[in-house]
Amino acid sequence: MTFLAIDVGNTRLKWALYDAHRPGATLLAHGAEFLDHIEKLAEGSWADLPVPQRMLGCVVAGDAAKRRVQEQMELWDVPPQWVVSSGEEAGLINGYDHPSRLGSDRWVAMIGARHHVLAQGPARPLVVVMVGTAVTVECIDAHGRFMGGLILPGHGIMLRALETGTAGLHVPTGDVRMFPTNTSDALTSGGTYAIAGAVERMVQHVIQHCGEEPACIMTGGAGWKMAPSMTRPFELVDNLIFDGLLEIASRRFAG
Ligand SMILES: Nc1ncnc2c1ncn2[C@@H]1O[C@H](COP(=O)(O)OP(=O)(O)O)[C@@H](O)[C@H]1O
Ligand SMILES: CC(C)(COP(=O)(O)O)[C@@H](O)C(=O)NCCC(=O)O
Ligand SMILES: [K+]
Repeated sequence: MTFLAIDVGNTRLKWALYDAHRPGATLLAHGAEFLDHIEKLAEGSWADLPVPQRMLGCVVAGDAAKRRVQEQMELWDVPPQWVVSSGEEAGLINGYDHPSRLGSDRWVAMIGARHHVLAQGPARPLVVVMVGTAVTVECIDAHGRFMGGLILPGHGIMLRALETGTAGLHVPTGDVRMFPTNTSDALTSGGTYAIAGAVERMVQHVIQHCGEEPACIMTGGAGWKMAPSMTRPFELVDNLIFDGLLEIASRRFAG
């Protein structure tokens, strides 16, 4: 029962085809496209894929992007299904004031992360960092309750905001340095440590509140850029959203 997982973020669409809709399924093919290139999928990387029999996705890039993806999916017979954040799913409880307003990518990634940690040992609190267009920093307690999370600008948005809001900050990307001595390094380091600092703060909140060190997991397209600059050990996981979609699909789709 081939299964297509799709994650439409604000910068790129990521997709993965599996041989089954259950955790641990074998990855048959995967890819990523910038949102401008969605229209090329059906004639491009999707053209020669084994036909997916089920599909589940999450989309935070808006209704127009969702429709454009669904048009490409007309290549097959499979009905598009998109996750909406709810009060409870796949063992995770949603503490958001309005559960359905939580970004579905955040919800799905947390479900993936929770099961990832449970597979490694006893339940413990968890901090999930997703570094994409925006950065999100979530806390889940040992009982699987999402307690709340931070949203901050990603690297690209921080740099663009500084470029458009000032006269003198049009410079190439720099390196992360403890004591930056040029504009490029100052901007790159500032953005990186802003994110690392916010994450450190969340970890401290979790330790204070739960009385226990959390497991720390990081994912997202720009996760590899952040990993070396974190104040604590983070496990970098490629595809938490796909893992979460597999967990949800295995519960939703019978057979
Ligand atoms: N090969 C790449 N293509 C696009 N973005 C990349 C790439 N490698 C790292 N990035 C970074 O990842 C971010 C996008 O990550 P992604 O997880 O695709 O975001 P989103 O889920 O919001 O679409 C970009 O802001 C960019 O800085
Ligand atoms: C926070 C986000 C913009 C992250 O988007 P991304 O960086 O993955 O493209 C997205 O999850 C979103 O639009 N959330 C809705 C608001 C909320 O979660 O509170
Ligand atoms: K994302």
